[in-house]
Amino acid sequence: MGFLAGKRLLITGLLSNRSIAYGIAKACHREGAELAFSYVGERFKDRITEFAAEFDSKLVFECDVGDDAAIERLFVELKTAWPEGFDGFVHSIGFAPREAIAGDFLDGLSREGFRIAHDISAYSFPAMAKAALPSLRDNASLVTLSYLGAMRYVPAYNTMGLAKASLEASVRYLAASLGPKGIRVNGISAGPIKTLAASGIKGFGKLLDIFSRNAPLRRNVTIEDVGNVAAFLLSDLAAGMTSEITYVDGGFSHVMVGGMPEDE
Ligand SMILES: NC(=O)c1ccc[n+]([C@@H]2O[C@H](COP(=O)([O-])OP(=O)(O)OC[C@H]3O[C@@H](n4cnc5c(N)ncnc54)[C@H](O)[C@@H]3O)[C@@H](O)[C@H]2O)c1
Ligand SMILES: Cc1c(CN(C)C(=O)CCc2cnc3c(c2)CCC(=O)N3)oc2ccccc12
Repeated sequence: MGFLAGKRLLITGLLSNRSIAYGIAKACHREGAELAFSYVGERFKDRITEFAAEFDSKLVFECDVGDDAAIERLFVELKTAWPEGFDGFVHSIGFAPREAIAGDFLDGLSREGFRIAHDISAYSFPAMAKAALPSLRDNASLVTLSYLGAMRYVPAYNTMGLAKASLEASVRYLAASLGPKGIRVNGISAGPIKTLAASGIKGFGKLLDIFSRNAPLRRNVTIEDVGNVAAFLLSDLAAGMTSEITYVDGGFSHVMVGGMPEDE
């Protein structure tokens, strides 16, 4: 009997088998959860339907979180599939226009890029929570994915860093707003992982290398590493945890890179 038995969870952001959401779905399914999925882009319907079948689910819904009507529709459709409500969702969504996450921060800064990055990567989390609220059962749990760039300067992460800082603040304000209702809200700050969102990022390979050579665990983190912690946060094992950003980064965020060389 898995520690998520009986839980009904919505997982957003599954785009490929390298997605962090894929690792999360795998762990949640292994622990006995019943899953539903949302994706963006009708052209991905068949692919996401196949992924859902891998996790014994037929519940797939299209939702572009940049559209309020789409968010509303998602939870209306979910209510039809799960009339008694459900137990939480994973927000695994992030996007900024390419020029906003490359090169020099100011060179790539624009009002439109800032707006899009915050709309899709930050606002969408509380927006989904608000729309989901009437359907959330007791002891529900929400989880979102963040990155170290929210807290530290990471070269080229730029406008996404500002959006992730806002996302992490939304974890604290959602936790305060939903805690009295018994709903927990937490974030996972994951180390760099080679996913589609990471593809096309110049120097990503170098970043992975710096990470694996300096993180205390001396390796990169995997979607399985993140999936297991997400499954835990979504479960009643984490009943005492809310408003937390949990780092799944091999300890990297606590290391001073480029400090005193070890061998001196
Ligand atoms: N890969 C990493 O290094 C890393 C590290 C830390 C945090 N994260 C975060 O993890 C989350 C998942 O990213 P990933 O690395 O698994 O990459 P991914 O490309 O597999 O997932 C990103 C997802 O965002 C979705 N998305 C983008 N715009 C959307 C919109 N308008 N509406 C709905 N969905 C939309 C995409 O469809 C995709 O499913 C993101 O929030 C990302 O910022 C990634
Ligand atoms: C780590 C890391 C990542 C992965 N990560 C944590 C992310 O959050 C990536 C989010 C992301 C947001 N928007 C877009 C893209 C990725 C690529 C495609 C696109 O057009 N827009 O991205 C970086 C960008 C620069 C530096 C480091 C990183």
